[in-house]
Amino acid sequence: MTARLELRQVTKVYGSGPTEVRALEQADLVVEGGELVAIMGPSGSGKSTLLTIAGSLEQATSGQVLVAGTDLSRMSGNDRARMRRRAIGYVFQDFNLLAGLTAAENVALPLELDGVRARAARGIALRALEELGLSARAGRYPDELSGGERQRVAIARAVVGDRQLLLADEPTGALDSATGEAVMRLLRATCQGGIAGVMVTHDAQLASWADRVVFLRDGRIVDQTMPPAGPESLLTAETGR
Ligand SMILES: Nc1ncnc2c1ncn2[C@@H]1O[C@H](COP(=O)(O)OP(=O)(O)OP(=O)(O)O)[C@@H](O)[C@H]1O
Repeated sequence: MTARLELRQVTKVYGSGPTEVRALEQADLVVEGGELVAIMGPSGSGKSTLLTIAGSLEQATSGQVLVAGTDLSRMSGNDRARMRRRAIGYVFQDFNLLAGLTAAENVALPLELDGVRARAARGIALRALEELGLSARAGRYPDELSGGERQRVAIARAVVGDRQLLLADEPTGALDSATGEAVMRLLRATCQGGIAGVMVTHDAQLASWADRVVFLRDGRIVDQTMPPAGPESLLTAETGR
């Protein structure tokens, strides 16, 4: 089976000379469809860099990134942009919802941008919102929604269409712990539907929802563990205590 995401010896260098930062160093990672992988590590260890390179928002300095078996560096700029719109869903901490659009319009927007007719896009958006328990909120604007609801709208937007890969950076960052757990349950369920998920988190408790936890230190993947080792052993692995 072709992995949904594969990083091969990916290195990312920012700057040069005295200001050079090696944000990622020869990182290898394979994520299959249906799998949710958590990325943990200290601040500055390269977690967000890994996510943005996996999502083709930045290019690796060297190494290869394959999404659903296709090497991103071999694609034209247009094809890469289409891949970003169609195949990859992004959930970032600030949600990035457009304030002037309702929940349903926010979810439908990427589909419409991709050429889906407005009526069909709205139908798909409403179904995604329904699956996330948000039917009653479909006509509300972002500032009329709670933080947890906004996050669920962002996830609905990230999974509509024919997504292969879901990338989430601290997806529960601004949420209280009960809502954070609900969001994790949702990400878990979404991935079980066949999408490959990669999420960055600082929270070992939340990472224990993942199938696998990858630890980064100074840009290198230093360890991978399989829950249900449990949050405590994750902490031990992370801190080396
Ligand atoms: N655009 C950039 N230009 C220069 N350096 C950068 C850039 N983006 C990231 N870096 C550097 O690369 C390293 C890795 O950053 P990254 O944001 O990936 O870490 P992180 O593990 O996500 O950190 P945090 O947990 O604090 O968000 C850091 O030293 C950071 O300062």
